[in-house]
Amino acid sequence: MTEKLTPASGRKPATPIAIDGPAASGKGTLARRVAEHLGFDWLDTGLLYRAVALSVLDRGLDPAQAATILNLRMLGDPRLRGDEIAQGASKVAAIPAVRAALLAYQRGFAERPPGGKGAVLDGRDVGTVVCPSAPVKLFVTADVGIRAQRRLSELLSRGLATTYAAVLEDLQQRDARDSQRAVAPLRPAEDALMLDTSALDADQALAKALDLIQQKSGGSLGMGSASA
Ligand SMILES: Nc1ncnc2c1ncn2[C@@H]1O[C@H](COP(=O)(O)OP(=O)(O)O)[C@@H](O)[C@H]1O
Ligand SMILES: Nc1ccn([C@@H]2O[C@H](COP(=O)(O)OP(=O)(O)O)[C@@H](O)[C@H]2O)c(=O)n1
Repeated sequence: MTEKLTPASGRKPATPIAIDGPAASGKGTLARRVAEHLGFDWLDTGLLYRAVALSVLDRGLDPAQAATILNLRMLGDPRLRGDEIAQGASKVAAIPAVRAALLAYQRGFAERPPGGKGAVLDGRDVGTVVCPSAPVKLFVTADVGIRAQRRLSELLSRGLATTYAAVLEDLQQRDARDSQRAVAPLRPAEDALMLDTSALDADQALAKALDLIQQKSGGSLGMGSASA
């Protein structure tokens, strides 16, 4: 795999890979699995905004200050997963100073991933703002009812009490806020490839994504089959 990822003379490897999409579309699962498949590092950029929201709630910090002094150890906190923090994340994410404070870390990860091979980042503005020159960009979508059902199952399995109606409302409110904000709104980059996962399970979504990545990267990633 390492040799296959080495760029041919003068040619850069097709990394970072940018994966964006609305809430609970499956982009995180896909990004994690694509990264595993390629031996790349994965960054869930949404967790950064969730961690800022948690700092604001926990410590009463100003959102921009919370983003500036964000401790990456917070990213493993299970409290980041709930609906309340998701709503808070969407609110702090509309503040330009918060986005500006988180940008350098995301770009640094994309350009110099810890494992040194490549990076997959997922979020809302990876293809448009964080890594606008990423050679491969995917925009993952799914029907909102299907997204709500998937997120409900996830939250219940994590032991978080919620209902289908509450989850659906959270997704709809965040999608609207994220799409309408002035800075780095949720939208596909012009050169993004669309991937609707409504009728695909996670394995099928991975296979389709690897296909698209392979086509877009012109084979420079030298990938094996999705089941590898
Ligand atoms: N293609 C899929 N089919 C069914 N469930 C999926 C699929 N992709 C993701 N999931 C599940 O849906 C939930 C939301 O997926 P996630 O990857 O967290 O979405 P996002 O990162 O877009 O918020 C998770 O529980 C995940 O396991
Ligand atoms: N690159 C990103 C990632 C997340 N976000 C914000 O952070 C919130 C939480 O993102 P997330 O990716 O963890 O949310 P889910 O899609 O997992 O539900 C989103 O609703 C956005 O408002 C953003 O603005 N830009």
